[in-house]
Amino acid sequence: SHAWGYGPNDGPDTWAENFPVANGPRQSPIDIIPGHAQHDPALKPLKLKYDPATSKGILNNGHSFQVDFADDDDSSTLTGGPITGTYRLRQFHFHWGCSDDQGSEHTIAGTKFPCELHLVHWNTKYPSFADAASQPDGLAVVGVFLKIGAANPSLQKVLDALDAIKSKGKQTTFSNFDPATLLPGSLEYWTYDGSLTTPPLLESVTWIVLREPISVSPAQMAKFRSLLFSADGESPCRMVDNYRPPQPLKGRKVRSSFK
Ligand SMILES: NS(=O)(=O)c1c(F)cccc1F
Ligand SMILES: [Zn+2]
Repeated sequence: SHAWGYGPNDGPDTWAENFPVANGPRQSPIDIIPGHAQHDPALKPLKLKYDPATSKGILNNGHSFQVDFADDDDSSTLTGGPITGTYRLRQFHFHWGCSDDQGSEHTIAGTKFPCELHLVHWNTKYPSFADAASQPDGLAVVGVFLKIGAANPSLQKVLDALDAIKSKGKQTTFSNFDPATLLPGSLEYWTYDGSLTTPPLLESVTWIVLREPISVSPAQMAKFRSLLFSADGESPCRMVDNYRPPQPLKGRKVRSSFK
């Protein structure tokens, strides 16, 4: 099996050995340079409609932790923005650092944030997430930066569940959570064509990266870092620095919804 990770022997620089698309033309993340982005007046406002009843569980998958949603109907969807049609919310997860000076996957003119939230959606023109994930217009991921500041009460609800999923493979129920409470006040965004940032690195993602960060406190960042990459019974390995660095733009244009 293709065991991959973020360490010196299995990290991002080794991924191309098993996943050659790692060197493809539309890889993510990227460094977003605001001065190089082109405002596109044709871009529509983002429409995120989430039903808290669709939140199901929270899982430590050994690479991050994710909150999974029921996606068997159009209860929680993304429409508008740069996409056409309807995309269903599948899961959200995070990437973070060992210290507050790194951790995000996308960067802004070289600036790294301590953490980045990804809300993963799939195009309902395809029968399932798995099918969509292999299509060039199959997925849409909303990225939100987390910036050190005041404690975030909505994020705290998620962090309070982490004690139950400390090690790889652990999961627990996570009901009635509204992911809209994790969004900033402004939904202005940058958008570009990219990929999954973890193996299999499929080039199927329309990236929608929000300009406005949400807040996270230092104590809350410490909570993320209390998770383990390792399973019960394995030698403990702290889940930190689970981010891929920016990849070559290869001629892609980044558009902005704002001037
Ligand atoms: N990081 S990411 O948002 O590209 C991502 C996905 F979209 C889907 C699955 C795993 C994953 F990591
Ligand atoms: Zn991600």
